[in-house]
Amino acid sequence: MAEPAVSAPILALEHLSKAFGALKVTQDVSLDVRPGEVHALIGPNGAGKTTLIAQIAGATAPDAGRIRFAGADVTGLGMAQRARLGLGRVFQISNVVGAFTALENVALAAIVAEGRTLSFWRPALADRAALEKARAMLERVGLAARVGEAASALSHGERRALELAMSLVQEPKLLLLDEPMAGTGRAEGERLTALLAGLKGRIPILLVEHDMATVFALADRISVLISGALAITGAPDAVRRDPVVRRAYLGEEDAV
Ligand SMILES: Nc1ncnc2c1ncn2[C@@H]1O[C@H](COP(=O)(O)OP(=O)(O)OP(=O)(O)O)[C@@H](O)[C@H]1O
Repeated sequence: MAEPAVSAPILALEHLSKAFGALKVTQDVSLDVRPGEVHALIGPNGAGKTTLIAQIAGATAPDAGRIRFAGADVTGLGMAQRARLGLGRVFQISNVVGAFTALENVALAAIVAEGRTLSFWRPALADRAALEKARAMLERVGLAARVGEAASALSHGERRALELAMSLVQEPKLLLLDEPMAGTGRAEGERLTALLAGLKGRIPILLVEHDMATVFALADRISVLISGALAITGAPDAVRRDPVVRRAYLGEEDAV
């Protein structure tokens, strides 16, 4: 198979469709995520964002269409296989072990990413290379002072940063961020937004988020789903001005 061109999208959805009975929740959706971009997926409640993300992650099979990731057709692959190819999903699937320290959690994520099995966890916690890698990653997400803290003792925002570190240490080719701001307070949310802004350009991100301030602060492009269909993909300004989008958010215009 030929190597994909450098500028090829890291993720491409091609004519994806999915129905639950008579309800068409994904209607012929085609979009892509380019290397280095933050691509936000927004839409009113019930628009089908969660179902679309589930299809990308491999948790739900589409009825029709294809999903290409990092040059490969992954439509028929399961979640674990997609994760191994470098699809990193954060925030709705949490693997944090509360009793382990932040450092141990990230070290374990690094070890698992190397394909070692769970039965090696204990001895692996003495794995200096993994611990060093984990420490560096925790510093990068602003948790340097909390490395020895049990994960269960971290604040909600710190835990989000920990989950991000656990995903990043696996060196994914794409991050799927599923409502990172959900449940965070204002100060925590601002810290998390700054943290994500720091990743911009280094790793492509597909961001599903209700908080429009975050979306407009981070996104290079925005795709808007309405009733399962893609209304528009474009630069934030074009999306903000789009009359169809404004109508869909009627009553919430100030938010867009
Ligand atoms: N397993 C299922 N069986 C039947 N209907 C479903 C199922 N999952 C989701 N739906 C329906 O599909 C539609 C889209 O739901 P989905 O959760 O994908 O939307 P969403 O854009 O993520 O919404 P929200 O912003 O509220 O999280 C909704 O009408 C929902 O009720």
